[in-house]
Amino acid sequence: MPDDIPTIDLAAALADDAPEELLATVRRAAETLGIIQVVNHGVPTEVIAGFNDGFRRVLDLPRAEKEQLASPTGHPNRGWRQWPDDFGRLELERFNIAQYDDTQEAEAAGLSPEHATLYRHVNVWPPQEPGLREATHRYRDAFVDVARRVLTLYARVLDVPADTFSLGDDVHTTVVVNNYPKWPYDSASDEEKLLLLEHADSSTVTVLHQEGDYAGLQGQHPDGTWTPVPIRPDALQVFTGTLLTNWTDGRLRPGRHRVVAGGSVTRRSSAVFVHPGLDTVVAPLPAFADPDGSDFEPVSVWERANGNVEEYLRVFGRPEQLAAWRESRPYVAEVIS
Ligand SMILES: O=C(O)CCC(=O)C(=O)O
Ligand SMILES: [Fe+2]
Repeated sequence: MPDDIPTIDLAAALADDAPEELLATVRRAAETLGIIQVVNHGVPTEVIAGFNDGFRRVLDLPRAEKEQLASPTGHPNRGWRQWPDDFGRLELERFNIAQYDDTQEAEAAGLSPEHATLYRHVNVWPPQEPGLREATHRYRDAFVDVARRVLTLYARVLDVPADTFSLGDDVHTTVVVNNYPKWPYDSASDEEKLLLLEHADSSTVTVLHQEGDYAGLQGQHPDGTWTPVPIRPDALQVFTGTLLTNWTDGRLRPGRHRVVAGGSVTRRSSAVFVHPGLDTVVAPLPAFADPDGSDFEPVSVWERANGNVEEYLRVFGRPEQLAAWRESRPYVAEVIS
């Protein structure tokens, strides 16, 4: 039977005297599942609670108030949005936060005018929660720090220099808050009640915190089977994204995951997607290069971040959503209540 997703004491695994068995567990998980849980990760409880409590209050607002928090330009990755299935049943409610609020903030932080255009679609901060912007920055910075330490650990278990997966000083990040509703409909199997379809993130690593009363998040083994990631309030989940797979020429597998419905309360998760700076082109590092050639093409972080929203919406969006995007106006999905 494939292994479960291991829970790793991050401080112990990074210590000089880390037990070899613990490092072997990390290595096996990184090379097969691409997902670990970490505890003793150093993020203060109040940083996680400050962010989660603020967003819980926002997502608990009446729908009419939340509609005001949709992206003013119809961008699918800014502000509040709801995500119904083909029958109009709410599968997921999301709040997306970009790294900078607007082009001015991005340029002031040192981004080139071209890269700053990513932030023409502004962040939406709920006026009901004046402290949320600062709480989000604290949360994001703490999770980036966890990402850096996990990458140091992965370098250690792969026996390469500790700074092999250095992200540099100008990391590119995005933040998303997910609320999955209770699912009152009958479904026979997990496959019939997927609220978030199977995918791997396009980050280097993603650091996630989850809340709820059932193990809705599942990770995939190389043999295709799924294993639940139990809720542990003191744990963070770390997924390997496709950039890290590229960097290691496939040695570290991307953590494929999905979310199934269940439980008796709203399931919540909040993720920080961590990438190196937008100027970076990620390609297999010499330490991992296969002399017979690589299956991995270099990836420009900028090109990926700038990706084609129009194309995304054509594949996954509703026609009215695509129309709103083209006309640069807010879009609010119709959901059955
Ligand atoms: O809700 C979760 O646990 C996973 C969320 C996720 O995979 C994502 O936002 O990319
Ligand atoms: Fe994901």
